[in-house]
Amino acid sequence: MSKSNVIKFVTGNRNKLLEVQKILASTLEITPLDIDLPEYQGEPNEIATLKCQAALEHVDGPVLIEDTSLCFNALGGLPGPYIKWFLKELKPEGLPKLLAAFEDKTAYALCNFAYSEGKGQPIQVFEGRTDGKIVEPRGPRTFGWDPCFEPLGYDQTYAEMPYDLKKSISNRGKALKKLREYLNC
Ligand SMILES: O=c1[nH]c(=O)c2ncn([C@@H]3O[C@H](COP(=O)(O)OP(=O)(O)OP(=O)(O)O)[C@@H](O)[C@H]3O)c2[nH]1
Ligand SMILES: [Mg+2]
Repeated sequence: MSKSNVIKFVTGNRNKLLEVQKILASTLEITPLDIDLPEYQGEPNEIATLKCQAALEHVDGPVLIEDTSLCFNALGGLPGPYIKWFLKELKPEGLPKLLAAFEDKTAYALCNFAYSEGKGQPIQVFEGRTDGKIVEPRGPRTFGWDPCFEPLGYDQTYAEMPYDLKKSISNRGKALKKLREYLNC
């Protein structure tokens, strides 16, 4: 299979795009395409596959998409892929409140990237997971739920960390490492 170095990353989320470009900068040329793809329901890997199928309708050639979940263990993994809507309504300070009645504040962040060489070609999914806990928001409010997620083994939230540290331990960084291995670059 021919594997291209120029990939269209389809996302409506600027912060995601900036992180992906920073992580892949030296290896892959990422061209953004700002389209709001549908928000599907299902397991994170199924959602990523559906999202990639939808993106392939807009792009000729290699395409990449990503779907992010934030899963609270006390809630059986919810909000999971529906975190976008929880965050929109509750804002970061509302997220720890969801866990007020539970002792267990642990959570994990998931990224599922889905990649295809083009329409009619197989779709490959790459998952990255980082475990942590949900805390009262700390740090800049630049990106979504970053101020509320403290990765296991660290005393800073994603929002408080220098970006190079977030990149090295993050769900997004781990998933993109798998994509790079697959693309051999
Ligand atoms: O603090 C954060 N740190 C991150 O690293 C991160 N990655 C995603 N998100 C947010 O989680 C929801 C995922 O929904 P999502 O995957 O459908 O993304 P989206 O709809 O914004 O863009 P896209 O689907 O067009 O790519 C959205 O609210 C994103 O803003 C993050 N928040
Ligand atoms: Mg989305």
